[in-house]
Amino acid sequence: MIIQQITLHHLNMNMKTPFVTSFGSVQEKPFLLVEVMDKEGNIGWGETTAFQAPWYNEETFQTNLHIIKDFLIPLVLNKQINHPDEVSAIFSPIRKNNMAKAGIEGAIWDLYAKRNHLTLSEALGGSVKKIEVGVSIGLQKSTEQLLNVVRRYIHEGYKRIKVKIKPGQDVNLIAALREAFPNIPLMADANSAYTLKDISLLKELDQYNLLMIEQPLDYDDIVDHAKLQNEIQTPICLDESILSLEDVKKAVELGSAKVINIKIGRVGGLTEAKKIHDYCMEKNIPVWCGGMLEAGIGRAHNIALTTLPNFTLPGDTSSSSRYWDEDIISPEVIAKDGYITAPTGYGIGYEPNMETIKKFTIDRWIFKSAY
Ligand SMILES: O=C(O)CCC(=O)c1ccccc1C(=O)O
Ligand SMILES: [Mg+2]
Repeated sequence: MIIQQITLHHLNMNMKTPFVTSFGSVQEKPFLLVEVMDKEGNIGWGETTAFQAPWYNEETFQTNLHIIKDFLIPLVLNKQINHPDEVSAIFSPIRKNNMAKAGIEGAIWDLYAKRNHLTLSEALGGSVKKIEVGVSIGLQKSTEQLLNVVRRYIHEGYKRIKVKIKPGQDVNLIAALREAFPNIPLMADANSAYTLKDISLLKELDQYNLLMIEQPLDYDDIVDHAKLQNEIQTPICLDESILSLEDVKKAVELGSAKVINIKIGRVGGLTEAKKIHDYCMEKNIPVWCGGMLEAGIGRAHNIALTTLPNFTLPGDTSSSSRYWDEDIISPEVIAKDGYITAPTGYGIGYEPNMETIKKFTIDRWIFKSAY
């Protein structure tokens, strides 16, 4: 395929309620939709996942825009690409900026699947028809409110509850949750809020039978996580620290984690995500698909990835309606009794809703091949 035109849509969407973590709060989500078109007029869609501010990692909406416009688009426009796996090699002269890369690469995967009359799931080698999903719950104003929110999501059937923790809102929260819900699949995400000095506090969590604790220590650390994993029973899951298959290999070798959270944006795209999946499967390390408060296009990519066989733990991808009054795809993503049925249409399998996209669009840039 030859990519003839790329359109970047800058959208800004307001979340129903702010999502609060140990690093900050997200209420407005700016992001780019990447629309790639081949010479025959087929179209593929991708979505970038960086936030307004570099809290989660170093990327932001603006760096995504800059890197995509000034470096990545010139590398793919009018290039012959036979398979989306080639894109990461084409992008290799550009260091990191994984979320920018994943935005374009995802659109090329969707285009490739559509051209070949495959679902994105099939193009990736997935076969699961119904994926199990959980929900990620931000920090709340009070423990009582947290219990109410958790109760609601359990009632909706979500298969796993993840709650955010930070110093001062950790053991007390988990103890209250366990008391109220002794048997639910429960986990905690610290988003790097602790250090090895907190070992005794983190050990206290062992008594609550958590599925795992996600990214307790520094966002770029794997060494201290290995030390911590030696001291605690609760399995450690790495999120922020994993940017590539190489990172996973090192973390596994060191014993830094027993579970890996795969986020397509954080690892630079679906090709790298699949490589990590395959390696973990070989090593008997379960993986799950992490969320970045995505709108519909990003959700669709997450769903397709999750149909691979080693996604044995429920991920973060919940119903569109959890975050958005109106999503940008038709139909919206719906989790029913904790399952999302993978769509059967070609590519991402959901139709971008151009009217809704227009409504949330702030700016738009079109790049055309000169040939
Ligand atoms: O529902 C989702 O999309 C997952 C939300 C989530 O946990 C999260 C949201 C924003 C930034 C980081 C994280 C995380 O997984 O660490
Ligand atoms: Mg996380």
